Amino acid sequence: MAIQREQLVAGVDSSTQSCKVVVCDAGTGEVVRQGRASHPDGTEVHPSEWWTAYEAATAGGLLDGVSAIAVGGQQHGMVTLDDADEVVRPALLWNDTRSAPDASDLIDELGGAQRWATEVGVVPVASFTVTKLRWLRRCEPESLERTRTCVLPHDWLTGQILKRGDGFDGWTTDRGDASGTGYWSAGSGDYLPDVLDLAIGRQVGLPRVLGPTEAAGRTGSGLVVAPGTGDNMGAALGLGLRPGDAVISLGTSGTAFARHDAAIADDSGAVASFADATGGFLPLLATLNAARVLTAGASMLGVELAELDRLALAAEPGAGGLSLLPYLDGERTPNLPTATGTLSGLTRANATPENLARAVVEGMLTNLAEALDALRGQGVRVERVLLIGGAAASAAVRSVAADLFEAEVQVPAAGEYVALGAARQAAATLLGTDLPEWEVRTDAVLEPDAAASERTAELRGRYADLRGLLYDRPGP
Ligand SMILES: Nc1ncnc2c1ncn2[C@@H]1O[C@H](COP(=O)(O)OP(=O)(O)O)[C@@H](O)[C@H]1O
Ligand SMILES: O=C(CO)[C@@H](O)[C@H](O)COP(=O)(O)O
Repeated sequence: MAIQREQLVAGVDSSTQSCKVVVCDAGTGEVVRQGRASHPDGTEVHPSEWWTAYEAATAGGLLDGVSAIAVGGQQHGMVTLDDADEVVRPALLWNDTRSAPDASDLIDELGGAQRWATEVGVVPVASFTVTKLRWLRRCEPESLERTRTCVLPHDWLTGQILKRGDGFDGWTTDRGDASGTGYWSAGSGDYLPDVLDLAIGRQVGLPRVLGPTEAAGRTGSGLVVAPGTGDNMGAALGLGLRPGDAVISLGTSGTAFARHDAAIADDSGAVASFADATGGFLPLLATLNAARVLTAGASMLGVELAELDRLALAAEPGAGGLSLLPYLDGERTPNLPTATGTLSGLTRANATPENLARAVVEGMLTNLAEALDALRGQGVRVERVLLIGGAAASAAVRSVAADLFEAEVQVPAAGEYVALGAARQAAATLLGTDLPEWEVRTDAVLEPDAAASERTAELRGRYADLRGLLYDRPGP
């Protein structure tokens, strides 16, 4: 079906800190309207807060004339539903680390990390839904008793749009988000009932996994609701990711991911074998500490983010030997859920606001440089790095990234790429076509400084030594 003039589609990014909505021309991807609203802070949130933010972000007729919508959402969150499809308890989010002991138990009970990596594609850490279900059985058995169905944040919001539009026909999800549960395998394309049985001793209702452009339903008013996906899979759609591209996303989470042509099996647990939203694969590594390390650094210095940028750029690379290991919220990769941040190498000579600002930026990005190396170590080709997420707007981040990643870094024009990817999926679902070709403009191209390789090696080595000293581990 040809795209009619100015058919409008909408994409949602219901992420950790906020809900962002874009309304786009289905043919060109031009953003004609957009809205946003904040989510409460914290590592567990009642899903009703996501609906409240969605309604605020779409207020004032934002969705008027929209023919199709899709939801990109923060991955892994455990949304538990009772017999009446009501929420049993607030959702534990991807960044909640209370299920870290449960992750360790599940690794042992299945027979070790290698079995998880090959049979499931992920090695449990606190972020994954399966560990949160085990936590529920261990800590709130009465809540688990009441749980008939478990869905993910994007599934729940998709279902609310349909329910409130008289179009709901059962819970749905997609391959991308399903692959982050720990009980659906990107390699086999199936749910793993034995893993669920291991985790909680029984089955629970799970959403139907839709194809890449298989509609979740249509509301009574005719709005087509596309399958949606996890936020990182949505970003890959929004960027039009090609083989050889890697993405570094600096939002609440820091993620490094790339399109790949096969499932991977990393028994170190660093790289998760996720599926993407097109039928392919999206190996991904995530950190708990990204944009908010900069916010914390600015707070320590008593300055705004713009001043943190200026200070960091005024310091010499290497911050005079000052290092900040950025595990401020614990850390997921490396799997150090109880870790804290560490400032190291402090001397009277380097104790300046500029060096502290620089160490905040270098420390945060060094963790992501490790992530890129871990992707490369899994055979993923990295020829170009696309830098997105809120903190990609930072001039200091841009200045440090290319040298530290040792690759060309392209910064796409400022945009909500998760929501754009969802809108692109909505367009394809509406029209029954392949994904439309939408232009992604580039804001900056940053080349690594060949003269910086020695300095980069020193910095990476310094951080590896500090991590090894504190946590007896050389890499992620
Ligand atoms: N210019 C900037 N410099 C540094 N950090 C920034 C800048 N602009 C926004 N941020 C940070 O980006 C984060 C929001 O990014 P976003 O990708 O929307 O997060 P999420 O998708 O996880 O909700 C916030 O923590 C904010 O402080
Ligand atoms: O856990 C992961 C990926 O495995 C995170 O990327 C979450 O999906 C949250 O994303 P943001 O809110 O940071 O966009």
